[in-house]
Amino acid sequence: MKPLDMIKLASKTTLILGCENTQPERVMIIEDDKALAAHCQTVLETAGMKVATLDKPEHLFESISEFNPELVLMDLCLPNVTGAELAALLTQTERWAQLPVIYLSGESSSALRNQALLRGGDAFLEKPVDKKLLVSLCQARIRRLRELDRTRNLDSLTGLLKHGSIKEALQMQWQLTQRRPQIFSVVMLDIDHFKAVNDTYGHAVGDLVIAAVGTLLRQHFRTTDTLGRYGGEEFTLVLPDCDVSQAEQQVNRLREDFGAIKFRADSKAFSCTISAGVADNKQFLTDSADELLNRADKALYDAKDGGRNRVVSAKL
Ligand SMILES: Nc1nc2c(ncn2[C@@H]2O[C@H](COP(=O)(O)OP(=O)(O)OP(=O)(O)O)[C@@H](O)[C@H]2O)c(=O)[nH]1
Repeated sequence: MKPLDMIKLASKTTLILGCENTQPERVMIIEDDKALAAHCQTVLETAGMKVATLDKPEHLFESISEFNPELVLMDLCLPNVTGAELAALLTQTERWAQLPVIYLSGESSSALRNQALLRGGDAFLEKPVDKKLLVSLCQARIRRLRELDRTRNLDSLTGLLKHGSIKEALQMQWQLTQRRPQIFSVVMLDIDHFKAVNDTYGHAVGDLVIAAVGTLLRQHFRTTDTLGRYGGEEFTLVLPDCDVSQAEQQVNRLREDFGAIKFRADSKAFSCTISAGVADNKQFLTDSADELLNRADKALYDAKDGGRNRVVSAKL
């Protein structure tokens, strides 16, 4: 089989397999009836989900920011507030507007139910709660949310994060290390003389070369690393627990493996190289996330100036 076909196949396979998010579903229960909350929690945890409960709705925003739920299960009647009012609040915030909400209710009036659904929320679950229905409703809604997130955040050609999402991931990593010190590296990576690939073999072949970088990146880095397509033929990596020399080593391995690929187009074989710039947060303790990214980008320019097909670390 031609090397180009192998790359194409591997890229497609990883994209398809990458669809499956095997993390436990995260459900937040907002319910003042502690016995009912505990019952739902047990049912959902037995089905493999992660559950947090909240009995004081006034702490809603604090708690959801911390737990980051994928679904909220809440009583329609809570102390001092209705579930529908809380759902309406969630829909007004950018971060939580898409969060699925299921009401727990003994309410039989269809007018009240309709009103609640119009203000926010997706479905009703009658009390006493049917265990199987509870589990399947949560699983189905969360699967849909994950699919939406995937298409919204992932670049379709490489299966890596899109520009906005990789920048957000870097920001989150940076914020995390402000609270709990942890070393991490940022990498900017770019395919060398890529314009010539497009000009010589056409855009479709150029796309396959970009997709091959995505596939190789996923093969070379850990699942805890965050990999993104910054734009065009440029990539950004955020590597936790990895200092600049370890990052340099990893990226050099990737660079060598990428350079060894023989692409084929119009019965001709060709290969490509990549250049990269690396910076870590230990060297630049006072840098913001954006400043670190700029350091890695500047080091990438140095790699290009130095002759390309190389990895350069940011200098102090
Ligand atoms: N096939 C393809 N080409 C793209 C895509 N996005 C950007 N490009 C092309 O990538 C090329 C980038 O070219 P340049 O910025 O000049 O860089 P380069 O030729 O790689 O040169 P150096 O980076 O200096 O080594 C341009 O020709 C863009 O049209 C894409 O999604 N698919």
